[in-house]
Amino acid sequence: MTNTKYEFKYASHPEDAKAYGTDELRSHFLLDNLFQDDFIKLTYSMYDRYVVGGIKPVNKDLQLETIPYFKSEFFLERREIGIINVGGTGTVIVDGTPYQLEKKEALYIGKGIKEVVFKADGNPLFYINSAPAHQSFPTKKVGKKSAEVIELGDSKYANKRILNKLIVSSIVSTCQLQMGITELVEGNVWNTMPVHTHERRMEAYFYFDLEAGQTVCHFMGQPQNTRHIFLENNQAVLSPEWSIHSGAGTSNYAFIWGMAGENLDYSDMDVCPPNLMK
Ligand SMILES: O=C(O)C(=O)C[C@H](O)C(=O)CO
Ligand SMILES: [Zn+2]
Repeated sequence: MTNTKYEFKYASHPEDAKAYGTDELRSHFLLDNLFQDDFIKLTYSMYDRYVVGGIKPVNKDLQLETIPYFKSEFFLERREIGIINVGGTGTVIVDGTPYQLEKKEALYIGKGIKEVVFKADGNPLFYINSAPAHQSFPTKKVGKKSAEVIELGDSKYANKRILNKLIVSSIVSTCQLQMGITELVEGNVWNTMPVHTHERRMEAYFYFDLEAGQTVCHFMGQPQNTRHIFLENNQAVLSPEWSIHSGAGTSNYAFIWGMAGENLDYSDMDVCPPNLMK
């Protein structure tokens, strides 16, 4: 019996998205119920064929399975995957080799690996992103000490945050995938402000470590025609290549950003000054 639930999301044209109301915005871009006991939950999106998912092994180990959309024998036949643990310390077995991931540690697994098993020990929550891959690169764990850490923003503007680059080209060889974690410093609420777009790459944001009862208002849309979606803890949102991706929380929080597309240049961004947004 399959341990995987999956759904499909088409890509939206920016002119169409301008007319979306709250329900349509949520149904096209919001990804929820990522963590379901003893299931792998995947969304296959038409933004660069990016897959976003959550894996919560509780009573049994969960093996990564292919899904019908791939028409492949196994998940990583023509794909690569990035995994970040946002729960208790957990273990991922990659073709027989165990990798232990503490909270906020990452694992990259390249194209061609046949067996990936998520162990049901220690209450882990594995957040995953996957993109098509044309070449095999070695599996690599990125622990806390190997991350590239940058301080961004300023408390004066309520956007002071720590950005941890985990799966980026200076640390791990990948075909398309880039992933990392940004943590808002207490008292600060704005992420990715000033906003940017990058038509060369799509992006997905996954918000976590948000205090119970609090929320993040995620801003999307073209810089001069913005929309918002309120997100709860452990929800994700797709960001099309034409869209900004920024958020303001009612408290501080952390989020995982992941991207795929034309290049592996993290700094390739078209920034829009705050006073020019509409
Ligand atoms: O806080 C930030 O700024 C970010 O985390 C930005 C993301 O990493 C991003 O959008 C990369 O393109
Ligand atoms: Zn971005």
